[in-house]
Amino acid sequence: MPFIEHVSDTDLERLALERVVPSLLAHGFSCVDGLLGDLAGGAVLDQVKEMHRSGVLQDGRLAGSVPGIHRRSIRGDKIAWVSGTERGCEAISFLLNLIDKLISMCANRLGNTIRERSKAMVACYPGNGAGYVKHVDNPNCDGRRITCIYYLNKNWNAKENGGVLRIFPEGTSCVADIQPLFDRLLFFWSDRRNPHEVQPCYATRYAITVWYFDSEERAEAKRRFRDLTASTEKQGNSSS
Ligand SMILES: Cc1cc(NC(=O)CCC(=O)O)nc(C)c1Br
Ligand SMILES: [Fe+3]
Repeated sequence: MPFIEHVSDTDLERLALERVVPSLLAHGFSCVDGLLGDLAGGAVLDQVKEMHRSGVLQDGRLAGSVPGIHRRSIRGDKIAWVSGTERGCEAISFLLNLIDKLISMCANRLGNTIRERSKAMVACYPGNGAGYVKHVDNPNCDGRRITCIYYLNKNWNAKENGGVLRIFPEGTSCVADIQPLFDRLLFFWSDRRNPHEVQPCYATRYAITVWYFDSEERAEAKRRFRDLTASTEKQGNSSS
């Protein structure tokens, strides 16, 4: 599916150096509008809508189900993890490649060794009033450095539809309210600098999220996890 090259490499370079890097360094987050344009952005939206229609999006799992508290009250989103190579994800793949290019243009100026990322998480809030409680994406050095969210919602009106992403940047009482607008790309540091919440949603709200890893922190987190599992196995064997 050949897309019109809406964004040239020089455009991306300028976007990275003049917008994304300065804003990340100054505020800890950066918001870019009109990334793909209507044609390519619309193609991504169509593919996400088809995933929703065909039932591919499932209830977001909670890390360790919280007894007694109703799951929906914590996370109301339905999600699917895609690599972009799946059939029907060509437009999503185009988006991911473009974001990868943008991040790689930023990486050396952000002083981080960002060379890898997670798969893409396609998320839908069904609009039943559910949202996502305030949390930090990476509170304990699991390797995730930058959260990147691409929003897909046309004619979104926060007064009626809610669904605002509210970021509570560490060290200030100011908050950043980000509307989940169509063809909007948001970056923010994944760690404790950016607690955030999704306010209750009253209309269907689509977004695609990828997390970029700092390779050193990721390698260290994997080492810690290996040691942890090794020691619990040893305990298991000795106690059995
Ligand atoms: C699976 C998962 C999703 C999210 N999503 C949001 O914070 C919502 C952002 C938005 O849609 O504006 N965060 C974490 C820490 C995990 Br884990
Ligand atoms: Fe989050």
